[in-house]
Amino acid sequence: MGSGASVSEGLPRPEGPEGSESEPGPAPGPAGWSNDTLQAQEEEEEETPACHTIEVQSEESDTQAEEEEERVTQTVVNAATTETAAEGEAEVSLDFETFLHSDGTLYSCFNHHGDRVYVDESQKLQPFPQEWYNQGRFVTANNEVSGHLQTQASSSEPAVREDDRTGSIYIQGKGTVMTYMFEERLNVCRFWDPHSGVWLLLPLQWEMNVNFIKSRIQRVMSALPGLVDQKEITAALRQCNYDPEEVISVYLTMFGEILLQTSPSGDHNYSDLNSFRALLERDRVIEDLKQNLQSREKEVDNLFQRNNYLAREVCYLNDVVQHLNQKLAELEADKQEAREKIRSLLNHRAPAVPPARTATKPAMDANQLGQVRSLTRELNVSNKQLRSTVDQVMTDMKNQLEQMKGVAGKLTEVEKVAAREVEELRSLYRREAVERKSLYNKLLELRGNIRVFCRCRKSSASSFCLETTDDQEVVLVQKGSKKRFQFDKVFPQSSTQEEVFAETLPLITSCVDGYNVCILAYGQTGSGKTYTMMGAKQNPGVNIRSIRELLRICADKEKVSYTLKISMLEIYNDSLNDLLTKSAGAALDIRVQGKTVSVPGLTQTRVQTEADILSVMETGEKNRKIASTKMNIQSSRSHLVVALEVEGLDEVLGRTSRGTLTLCDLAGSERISKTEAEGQRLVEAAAINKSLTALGQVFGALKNNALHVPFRNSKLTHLLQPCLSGDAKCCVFVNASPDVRDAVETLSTLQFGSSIRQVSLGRATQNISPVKNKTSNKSTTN
Ligand SMILES: Nc1ncnc2c1ncn2[C@@H]1O[C@H](COP(=O)(O)OP(=O)(O)OP(=O)(O)O)[C@@H](O)[C@H]1O
Repeated sequence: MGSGASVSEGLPRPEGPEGSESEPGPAPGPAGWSNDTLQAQEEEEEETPACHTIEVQSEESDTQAEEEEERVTQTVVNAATTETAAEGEAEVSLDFETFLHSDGTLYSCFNHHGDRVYVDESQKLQPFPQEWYNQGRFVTANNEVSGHLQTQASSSEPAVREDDRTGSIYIQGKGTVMTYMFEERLNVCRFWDPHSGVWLLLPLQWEMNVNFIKSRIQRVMSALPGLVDQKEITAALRQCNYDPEEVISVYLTMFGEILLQTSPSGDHNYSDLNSFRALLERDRVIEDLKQNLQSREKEVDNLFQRNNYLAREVCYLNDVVQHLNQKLAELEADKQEAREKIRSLLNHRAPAVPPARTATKPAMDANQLGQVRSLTRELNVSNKQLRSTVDQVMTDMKNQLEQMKGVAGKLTEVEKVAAREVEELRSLYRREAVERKSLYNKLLELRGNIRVFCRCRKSSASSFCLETTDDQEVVLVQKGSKKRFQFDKVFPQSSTQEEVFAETLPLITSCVDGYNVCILAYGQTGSGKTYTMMGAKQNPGVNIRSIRELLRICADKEKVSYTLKISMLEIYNDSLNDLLTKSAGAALDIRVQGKTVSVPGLTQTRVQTEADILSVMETGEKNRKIASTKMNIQSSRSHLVVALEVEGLDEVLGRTSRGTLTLCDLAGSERISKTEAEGQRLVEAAAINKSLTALGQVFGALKNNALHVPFRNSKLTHLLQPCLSGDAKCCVFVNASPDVRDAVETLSTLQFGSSIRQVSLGRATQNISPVKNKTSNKSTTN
């Protein structure tokens, strides 16, 4: 691909509509806008092409940098002018290029016979740095790329003949794709240079400020709020013949719906996009690896089968050899017996005595002797034949056995190699999966997504409605159909409290650095929320383990003195009860001051040791139980909120950090019709369902980036507002029952979990402030 287009190439001289080849007038406008669509759009916008203005501020060239820019510009323009003069028909060989730096920035460049300059951020021309050649690449050329990027979108094979115009490039997320150099005309935005008297190409940075282009950039940005880089959009517009609709469709095809969302922080969009592209690429690599792994595993299976077959064959041959050996032994025995027989027959013959005068009767007559002799001969012959047959068979068997052994040895080798390859592939797959996960986590971190973990309750039932396929997927089997749900982590029935806690640890510890962290447990009644959050005395859950861990971290940080204060409350029938108060107090209320949400009058107790935690938890549990007994209710009929405030005073740096860990064991969601609740229980169930619905509405509004988030619809959401409105890191456990009879509730729990997984709260912020008055930071122990 050529690197640029000469100014004269295809450039209509500024002329009247008749196309006369007159000298360019002062500002006749680019008569080259021949594209119908473009003209129609221009008419729509009531803009006259001649009136496109560049809103670039030109300043006095009194600084050195400006002089330099002036010099470079002059060089470029002079060169152009010289060439114009020399070659008559405005033959200015001035190439315009776009350079994509590895940091993601696109730069507009001019190239005049190898002298390259670029337009920097302040829109000044700078000499092109030598080292950039290794730090990026030139991505576009002005007039060369076809705008018809989607002409073959519907067919899988592009309908072009392979020739020197075909090529390929690698696009993250798409892999290696085919390119084709189409021969088409594109619109080009140029400016009239009165000094040189030619229409020069407009650098990308300046082109962005032309009203005509601006309106198209706005159109693209309004359709794709996730695409914020105006330079990138301008470059894309150039490629698509300034058709914003085509740019939109190209980006949508390439990156999908991510571009339809606006990042709450705005400035993270570009890196989100890059992470997303990288993620797509990882997915593709993982898919390839999976397929590779599958085919390798199939090969190994085949080899195993072959090996088994050969092993069976060797066994069979061993049996045959054994059988023949046995037969040989029998024949040997027969032969021995025959010999014995002959010997005994011979022994019966009369001893050889000198012929006597008196005639004696021979011991065996000649007939018998003849028979014996012929029998002996026959036996000898058959013995010989048998021997040679057995020898032959044995030799064959031995040869076959050797061959089999050789093949079996080779097969074992091949098997070993294949097993090694499979192991390598597996480890590669694992590495890719880990990298993918870390990339994904980075993306979540950038977006501030809510982490959602799914924990399946342990069950002694014989059949289950939940299957865990890997550590991120759970499958609900209901009436023969399977529904798959993805989570950030899936804990199977066998998972331990330690494993569950380990996954939340990084989140929890960031509380010490001044972040607000919130962990919620959601699920139907009896699905294991309390077990996950509170746990048993001997095997505590997330609550006690986190506070214990925070105490340990705070003790380790010698330079910072930390104060940990804990409060415990329950929300029962939409009213707040303090669980650490010594006296039965009035119902508490929520106060909002700016971004802060507080509960005036709520008891806060300082904790310093593990014994303190246990004592506080015991008090809270006891008060909850007393209250529940008085009201004749189960403890799970209320939401339990444990809040731990971690305040760190860094005397050296002179600043304080304040993080809050909110641990919330939500009341169980249940179907009133299923439980047949009546009376007080019905009122409670209604209050729980109302507050959980309000929570769902809040998540829904956050997911859709709604202008209004209905935090005030319930005490629960009102209290959790700071944890869900952008400053905090949030993690939700969806606890699911694997019992078949709970399948309907489990489905609704899983749907809730996977829908909130798409909620992004924005990047969490640290609550750090300078120390105002050191004495005022000292907290009191309750
Ligand atoms: N992972 C687990 N391993 C062993 N037992 C568990 C597990 N999860 C839950 N259980 C047991 O299941 C029962 C119900 O659990 P739990 O009380 O935690 O449910 P819940 O969701 O908090 O219910 P509710 O909404 O009614 O408060 C308890 O006896 C608990 O010990």
